[in-house]
Amino acid sequence: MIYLFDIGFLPVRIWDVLDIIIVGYLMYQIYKLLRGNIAFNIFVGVLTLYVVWWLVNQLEMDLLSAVLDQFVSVGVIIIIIIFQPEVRRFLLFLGNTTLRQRSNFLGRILDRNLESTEEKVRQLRALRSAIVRMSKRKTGALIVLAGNLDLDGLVSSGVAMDADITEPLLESIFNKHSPLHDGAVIVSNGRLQSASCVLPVSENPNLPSSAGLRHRAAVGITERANVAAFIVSEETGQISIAAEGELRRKLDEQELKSLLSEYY
Ligand SMILES: Nc1ncnc2c1ncn2[C@@H]1O[C@H](COP(=O)(O)OP(=O)(O)OP(=O)(O)O)[C@@H](O)[C@H]1O
Repeated sequence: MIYLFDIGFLPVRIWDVLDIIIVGYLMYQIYKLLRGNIAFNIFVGVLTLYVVWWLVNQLEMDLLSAVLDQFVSVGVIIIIIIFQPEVRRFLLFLGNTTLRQRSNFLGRILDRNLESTEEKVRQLRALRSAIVRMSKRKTGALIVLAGNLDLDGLVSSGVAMDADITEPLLESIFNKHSPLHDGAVIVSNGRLQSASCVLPVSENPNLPSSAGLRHRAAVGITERANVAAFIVSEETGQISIAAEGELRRKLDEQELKSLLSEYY
């Protein structure tokens, strides 16, 4: 036992400190997942129910306790069903972080970074100039950067493309006369995977009322997966980004450049 110090009669070990830090971190992540979401209200409701159940048990109020027992005994299953998107997002967050660390580590060992970096720079430039040009022409666009994630099950498949990421292709897809312009483009594993995809729409009541379906769809996918979505407004030409369930609007070219590199 690695003993640290005493608080009154309580000996504190290094594992206790670690325990508190981990629980604090997990609670912060849960708060971040649920913040501004209708699920937060449900979470508070569940917590209240649990506190009432505990109190009723302590006070030995048998009848009420028997009724509440029925809820609490199936509570875990109910919570998993209600919070399915949040649980999924949390697990994706954990998996994605470790996968990213692992691929960075492997990349360094194999020293194959040089070639991929040049290709990545070209793809980022294509994305940036396509977004800027579409913004100037007020062409509506929605591009999801999914890293190495597979969004099957979250996104209705759209039209599979598996194409190189180029500026003319992106502009052609979102051209108003193109049959593919409705919906989102998904970019993952350095390829333009699919177009015309339908994303889950966010129900966050805190989004500005001016955010229509395109912006809500962008926020919706980032609530469910660890991805970022770039939006060009057809109405105003403004460029926005959705990430971690939040919308940031009116990006200038410099901000666009750094956010693209951050989330690519
Ligand atoms: N669930 C969805 N998934 C992907 N794309 C969607 C979804 N819902 C709407 N869209 C896209 O958004 C377009 C409609 O955008 P709408 O005008 O409602 O949104 P907006 O956020 O106000 O955007 P804009 O500022 O461009 O007008 C549709 O034509 C379609 O291409």
